[in-house]
Amino acid sequence: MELQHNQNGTALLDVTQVGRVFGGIRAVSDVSIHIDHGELIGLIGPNGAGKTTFFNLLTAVYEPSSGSITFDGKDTRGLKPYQITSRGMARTFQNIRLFNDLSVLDNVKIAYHRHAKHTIWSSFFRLPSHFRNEQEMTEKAVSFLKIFNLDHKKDEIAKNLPYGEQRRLEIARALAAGPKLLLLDEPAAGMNPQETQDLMKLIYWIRDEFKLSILLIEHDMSLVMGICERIYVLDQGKLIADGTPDEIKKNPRVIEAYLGQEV
Ligand SMILES: Nc1ncnc2c1ncn2[C@@H]1O[C@H](COP(=O)(O)OP(=O)(O)OP(=O)(O)O)[C@@H](O)[C@H]1O
Repeated sequence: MELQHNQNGTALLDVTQVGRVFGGIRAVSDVSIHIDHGELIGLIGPNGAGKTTFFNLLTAVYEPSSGSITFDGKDTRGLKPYQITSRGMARTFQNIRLFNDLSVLDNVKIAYHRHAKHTIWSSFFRLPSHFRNEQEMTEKAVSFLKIFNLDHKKDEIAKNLPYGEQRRLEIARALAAGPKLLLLDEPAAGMNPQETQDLMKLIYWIRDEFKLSILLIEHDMSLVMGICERIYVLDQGKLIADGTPDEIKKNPRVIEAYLGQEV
């Protein structure tokens, strides 16, 4: 696919020499990456390499100890996680985070809420505009659920879904927030090979259909190598390589970092 650049030709996400220290541990050290509009990028690395910490820096769960993060042309320093989401960055988590006791439908509607036009007054007095928007919101949420083949489960309680479906619901919810950049933290974790294959096709399709950029942390190399256009590799908090899947597979530093594991 042809990559789109934003108006001033800069990347959608520009991370410059970002670092994060916890006590004496440099979880992330001097990492610079960029993601253009429409790119599907992988972030890999052995356990403890700093991948999730990096996601937490991007989404303002943690403040960087050093460096800067520019998203959609603006510095993100000082923003809260919900402000990052409303600027167009949504994520999923390594350990699934759903509203467990809410229905599948409500889990998606919560994310979609920021697009809702109704005011607190129209909701309180149940004015016709409230119902129109509520109805629209439900229809939109169901359309997201359809993409993930979960619409027939819309009234089930989220925690009762099988694991693979909970993962898909989490992605549906992130997508419903209308992101420009979707961050997926190990989306295939705990899935069987068939589910992983299906997820792979789905992620690819989502990127094209919604014209998003996607950054994906994943240990399943067949998935990463199969769908990502470029891959960044972290090891002990440092960026040790970046390139196409073919370049990464052959990179001696990557092979060394994964010593004993198949890249
Ligand atoms: N809140 C924290 N306080 C202290 N140390 C932390 C914190 N978060 C992460 N770390 C440390 O930072 C390093 C990187 O951890 P991180 O979870 O980012 O790695 P990861 O690449 O996501 O690993 P995995 O693939 O196992 O999920 C680890 O040494 C971890 O113990």
